[in-house]
Amino acid sequence: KLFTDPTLIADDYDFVVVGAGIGGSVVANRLSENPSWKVLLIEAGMDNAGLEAISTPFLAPTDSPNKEWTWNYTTVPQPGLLNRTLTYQRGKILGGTSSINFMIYTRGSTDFWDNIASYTGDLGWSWASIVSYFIKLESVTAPADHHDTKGQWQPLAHGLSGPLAISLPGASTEINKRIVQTTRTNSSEFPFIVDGNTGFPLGISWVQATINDTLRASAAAAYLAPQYLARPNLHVLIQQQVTKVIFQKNGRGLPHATSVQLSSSPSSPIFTVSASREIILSAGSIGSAQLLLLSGIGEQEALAAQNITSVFNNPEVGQNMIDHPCLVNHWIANSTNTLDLLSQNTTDFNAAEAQYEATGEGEMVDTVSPLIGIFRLPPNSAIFKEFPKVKTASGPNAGQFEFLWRDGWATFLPVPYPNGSYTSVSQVVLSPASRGSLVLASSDPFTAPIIDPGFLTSEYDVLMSRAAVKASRDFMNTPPWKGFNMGLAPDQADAVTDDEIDTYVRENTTPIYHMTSTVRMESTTGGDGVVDSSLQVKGVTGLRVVDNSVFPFIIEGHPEATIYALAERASDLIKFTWKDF
Ligand SMILES: Cc1cc2nc3c(=O)[nH]c(=O)nc-3n(C[C@H](O)[C@H](O)[C@H](O)COP(=O)(O)OP(=O)(O)OC[C@H]3O[C@@H](n4cnc5c(N)ncnc54)[C@H](O)[C@@H]3O)c2cc1C
Repeated sequence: KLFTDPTLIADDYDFVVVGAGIGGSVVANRLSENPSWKVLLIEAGMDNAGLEAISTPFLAPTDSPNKEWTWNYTTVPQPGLLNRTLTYQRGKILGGTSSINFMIYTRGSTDFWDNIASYTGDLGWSWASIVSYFIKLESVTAPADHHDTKGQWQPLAHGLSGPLAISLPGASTEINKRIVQTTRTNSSEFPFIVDGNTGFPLGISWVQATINDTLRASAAAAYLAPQYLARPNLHVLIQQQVTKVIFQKNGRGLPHATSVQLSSSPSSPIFTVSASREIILSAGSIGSAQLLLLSGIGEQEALAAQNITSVFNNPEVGQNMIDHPCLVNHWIANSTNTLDLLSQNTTDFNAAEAQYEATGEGEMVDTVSPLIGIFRLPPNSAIFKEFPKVKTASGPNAGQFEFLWRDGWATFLPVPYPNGSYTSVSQVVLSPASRGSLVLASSDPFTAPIIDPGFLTSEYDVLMSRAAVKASRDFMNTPPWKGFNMGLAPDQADAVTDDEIDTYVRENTTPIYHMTSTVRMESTTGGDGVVDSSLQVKGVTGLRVVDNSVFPFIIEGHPEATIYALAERASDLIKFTWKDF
């Protein structure tokens, strides 16, 4: 049941889950499968129901920033980006950031997961183990245009009856065939692979997206669907922000998380709700770290400076922040038919919208890119000799940089839409060496923390970006683009020498909003980290974190699939803990 009034919910639940993003929606759903457990899910943001701007896949790039359903964070000036500050997007709505993201679904490589397993000493995180959770959570769905998808993915590698729909693109653009042709004309540099989600993602494959026919399949659409909200033991409270976790000493003298405080604004009443079994934080890489700090888990001295009483001294909370640097490269397209028409011309936009609404077809059924390319540089590249200590990927099956393509102008920069027709190749450095941090600006939970992703503070990331720029130019100069590619767009036309490319990189790089590792997982016995390999917060009891913040490394891809799988396994770990009680 959905609640907006905290006076109408119970005082005490078995489990209280904080944040209805990917992690929290999955955990609340799975725990409430047991009808004898009472589960409360608390979300700071609004309901997602009925919002066409959210549910229409094509509109995803317009879902942030500065909407009533976003958090609207800003980073501190980024020295690696010539001191630019950046807006940092997070969803503040049921489904969390999965309600505003671009829906690209990548499971990661065998190496990504095996690396986590060996790092934490927990084989449950290995690819062989986690793949069963992908199968459990997915539901292979036909693309909106119901075209024959033979050779475009391996349905047998996927789940058929999980809560989360995944599908292939349901409309074609004029660049699709050119991308595929390049995998034939230049197959050694840009090979085609049938399915990027079998654990071996290197190459170019069709994008799998969390789209159910014509609609965004967010964590809320999938895991908080009406049949789940109808469970009498699942209460979902929206528009209430958890401001603090409260601890009491347990029998062993350890702080035990017993309840949370919540409120809707700095001037609103504060409510308290108890959890008799566990509290699970799923407030995301910013929210969960901030909440731990506000609750007294963090570096003792820094907390004392904010008048916060220390519960457990752990300097790692908020540290180790990693995000992918993203850069969108543009070319002038010899076409009068790119998706730019929909952004530049209201008549075309209205026609596409009318077609979508009437038939469920056309451009609006798809997200930002039809295909995805995941690549590595040749092993003898100079960059690896220059930075021998940088871990350039989880292992040989994992990528070092990525391409996405757009039949039109794409950008994360706050610039006006240009006239003309374009092709975009977005590039992402997949295993960056730069690290950032999050610290409290104030003990007021309604004041945003200080967010410093540290973009391009490692020179390695600049050199990898430069290499990706060059690779994207190689790609666009292959035979299938002859006559269509009319040359570099003005924003990159002057970037010719290495120094010029580096400046272009620093001037134009933005986040891709994959922030992770602020509540990093480590081995259960010893080591550092904030949570152990079963995601329990170290130094206290009764508290877990289940969201993107706990990954020790960033995925070489897009994180949403990995968070769904992580949360599915976390749900099983929690169920196992309490099976005899
Ligand atoms: C523009 C954009 C595009 C993206 N595109 C993709 C993509 O194509 N593919 C992909 O894999 N990933 C993509 N991502 C990233 C991905 O969506 C996120 O990494 C993922 O949703 C994070 O999941 P989470 O569960 O960690 O947190 P979130 O989904 O952010 O959920 C956290 C939830 O907790 C709530 N919350 C926070 N603090 C509190 C509090 N104190 N009290 C109560 N509630 C609270 C928030 O409102 C939110 O609902 C994109 C992100 C953005 C911004």
